Amino acid sequence: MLDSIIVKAPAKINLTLDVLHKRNDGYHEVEMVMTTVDLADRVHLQPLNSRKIQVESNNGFLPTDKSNLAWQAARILQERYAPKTGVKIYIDKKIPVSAGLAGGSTDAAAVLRGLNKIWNLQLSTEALAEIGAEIGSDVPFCVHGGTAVARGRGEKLTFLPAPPPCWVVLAKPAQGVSTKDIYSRLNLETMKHPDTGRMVRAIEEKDFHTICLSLENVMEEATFSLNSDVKMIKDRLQQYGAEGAVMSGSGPTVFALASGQSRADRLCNGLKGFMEEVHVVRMIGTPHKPL
Ligand SMILES: C[C@](O)(CO)[C@H](O)COP(=O)(O)OP(=O)(O)OC[C@H]1O[C@@H](n2ccc(N)nc2=O)[C@H](O)[C@@H]1O
Ligand SMILES: Nc1ncnc2c1ncn2[C@@H]1O[C@H](COP(=O)(O)OP(=O)(O)OP(=O)(O)O)[C@@H](O)[C@H]1O
Repeated sequence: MLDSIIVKAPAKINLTLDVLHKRNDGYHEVEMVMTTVDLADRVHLQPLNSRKIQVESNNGFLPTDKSNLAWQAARILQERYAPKTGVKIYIDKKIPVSAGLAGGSTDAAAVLRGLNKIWNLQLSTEALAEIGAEIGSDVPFCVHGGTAVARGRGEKLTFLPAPPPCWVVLAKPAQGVSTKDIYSRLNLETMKHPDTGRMVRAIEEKDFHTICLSLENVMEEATFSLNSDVKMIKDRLQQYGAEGAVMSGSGPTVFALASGQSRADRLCNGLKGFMEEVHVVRMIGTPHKPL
C-alpha cells in the first residue's frame, strides 16, 4: 500500500447542455458537451489502518459526513474491494459549491482514482466511471476528464479532442440553485435546443469563433427566473466584449470564453466591481493523466 497521495480534481463546464425528455426512472435524457478547466480542488488521501472514512475540508460549509460525495466514493470502494482499510480525506476546496461546476462530483472522482492507486485495486478507468455513475450523473465524466459529449443520464461518454487553448472567466453569483429543482422547472415543450453537432464539429476543427457562437444551455431560462443576477451577469459579460458567454450546468455560474488573457482580465475586472466570486482560468480539455 502506498503512502498519502494528493489528487487534483478540476471543475467542469458545459459548452452545450440539452435535455431531450424525462425518463421513467425520474431522470432526464441529456446531450451535453463538457470540458475541464484549470480551477481545481486538491483531494489529499491518507490510508488508515482502521475501517474509518474521515472527511475534512478547509471549507467549513461542506458536509463531512456520508452526504459528502467523496465519502460515498470511498465507502463504495471499501465495501467492494478493500474491507480492512480506511482513509482520511482532506478536501482543499477551491471550486465554488453548488455552482454548476461539478465540485462534489469531481471530488468523488478524485477519491475513486486516488484510492484505486493507493489501495492498489487495479480497476480500469471505465470501471471507476461505472462506479462513479452510482454516486452522481456528472461523476463518470469527472473520472475521465477531458472533453466529451455526455448522453443518457450523463454517463454515456463520447470523447472529443481538446478545444483550442483559451481563457475562461467564471462568475458565480452569491445565491446557489438546486440541480433537482432546475430539472423540475424545465419546459420541455417550448425550449430551444442547442446545435450539439455544430459544437462538436467546431471543437474537432479547433474553430474558436464557432465554439463561441454555439454555446447554449436549455437550463438558463429556469435558472434566470429564480435568480435574476444570473442573466444580468451574462448580459454584462456580453456587453464587456466576451466572445461567447453561457451558464454552466444548472447554474448559477456563468462563464465567458476569451482567446487572449488581456480580454479575459478585462472581463474579470468589469465584473469585480459588483460581484465577489470571479475566476480567470485556462481551459484544460485533455483527459487526466494516470496517477
Ligand atoms: C446539470 C448537470 O450538472 C449537467 O452537467 C448534470 O446533469 C447534473 O449532474 P449531478 O449534479 O451529478 O446530478 P445527480 O446528483 O445525478 O442528480 C441530481 C438530481 O438532478 C436530476 N437529474 C440529474 C441528471 C439527469 N440526467 N436528470 C435529472 O433529472 C434528478 O432530479 C436528480 O435527483
Ligand atoms: N465534496 C463535495 N464538494 C462540494 N459539495 C458537496 C460535496 N459533497 C457533497 N456536496 C453537496 O452537494 C451539493 C452540490 O454541490 P456541488 O458543488 O457538487 O454542486 P454543483 O457544482 O452544482 O454540481 P453539478 O454541477 O454536478 O450539478 C451541495 O449541497 C454540497 O453540500
